[in-house]
Amino acid sequence: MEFTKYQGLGNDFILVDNRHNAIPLLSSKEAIKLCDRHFGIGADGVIFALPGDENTDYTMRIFNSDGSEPQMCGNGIRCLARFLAKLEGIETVGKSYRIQTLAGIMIPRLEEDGQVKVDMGNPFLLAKEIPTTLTKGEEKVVNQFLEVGGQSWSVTCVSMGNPHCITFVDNVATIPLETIGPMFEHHAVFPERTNTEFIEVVRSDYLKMRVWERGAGITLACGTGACASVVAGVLTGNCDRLCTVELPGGCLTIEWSEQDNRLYMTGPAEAVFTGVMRTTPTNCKE
Ligand SMILES: N[C@@H](CCC[C@H](N)C(=O)O)C(=O)O
Repeated sequence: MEFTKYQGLGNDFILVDNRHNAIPLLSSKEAIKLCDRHFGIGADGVIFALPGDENTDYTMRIFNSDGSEPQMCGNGIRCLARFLAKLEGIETVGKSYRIQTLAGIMIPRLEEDGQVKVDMGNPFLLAKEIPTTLTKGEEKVVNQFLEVGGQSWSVTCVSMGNPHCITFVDNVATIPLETIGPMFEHHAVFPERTNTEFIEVVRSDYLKMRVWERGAGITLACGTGACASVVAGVLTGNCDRLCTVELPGGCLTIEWSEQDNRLYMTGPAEAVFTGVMRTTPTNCKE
C-alpha cells in the first residue's frame, strides 16, 4: 500500500489514500506499528482520506500513535488538504475542502504563501462537553485548581472536538513534560483522557506553548491545542483573539473570531516522502 508522509510543524503523519472505501484500510493495531519510530515508518498518527457525504468533499479519520481514535487533528487536516490537492492534481491557491471529522465539518483552504488556513469551527466550553468532572457539567472550567503530581495547577479546559487542559506558566522550558504530561492525560477528572498544553505569555499577541498529546505524548506541535490555548487565554484575560502561537516545531496564527465564534488556524503542511508499506515477519520462534 502506498502512503505519503507529511508534517505540519514537525507533527508528522502517514497519509493513506482511502477515497474509494468508507472503512480505513488499516486497523488501529497496524497504525501503532507503522507509527513506531524504530520498527515502522515513524509518525505521530495515521490519517485516512475517506469519501465524503452529500455535505462534504471528504471524510478524515485518524489514529494516534497509540492506536486510539481522536475526533480531530489541526496539523493533520492541513496535511490532508495538501495530500488531497496533490491526489486530485489541483494545487491551486484558494482551493478549499469541506471535510467531515468526528468533531464536525472543517474547511481547510490553500493560501497564496503556501500555508493552509483552516476554519476549525466553534470551541466547546462546558465541563460536560470537554468532558471533565472538575466542575458541574453545565459550568465552564476557567482557572480551576487541579492537583497533579503533588502540585496545584490553575487549569482552563476547552474542547475543539477533542479535549484540552491548559495551564499558564511563567516559563514553559522548565515544565517536566515527560513526567507531568501522562499524569494530566490519565487524571481521573478526564474520563476520555486529555491533551495538555503549557503556555507562556510572551505578549498578549504571542504565546509559547509546549504540549503533551493524548495518545501520542510529546509532539512538536498541536493545532487543536493551539486553538484551545488561545480560547483559554482570552477567557482568562491572558491574550488577544488574534495570536501567534510558537511551538517547538514553529509558529501558527490563531484567530478566535468575535463575529462568528469560530477558530481560524493558519500554518504550514509539507510532504516529506512517499513510500510503500510492507509487513515484516518476526524471526523469533519459540
Ligand atoms: N496533533 C493534533 C491532535 C491529535 C489528536 C490528539 N492527540 C487527541 O487525541 O485528541 C493537532 O494538531 O490538533
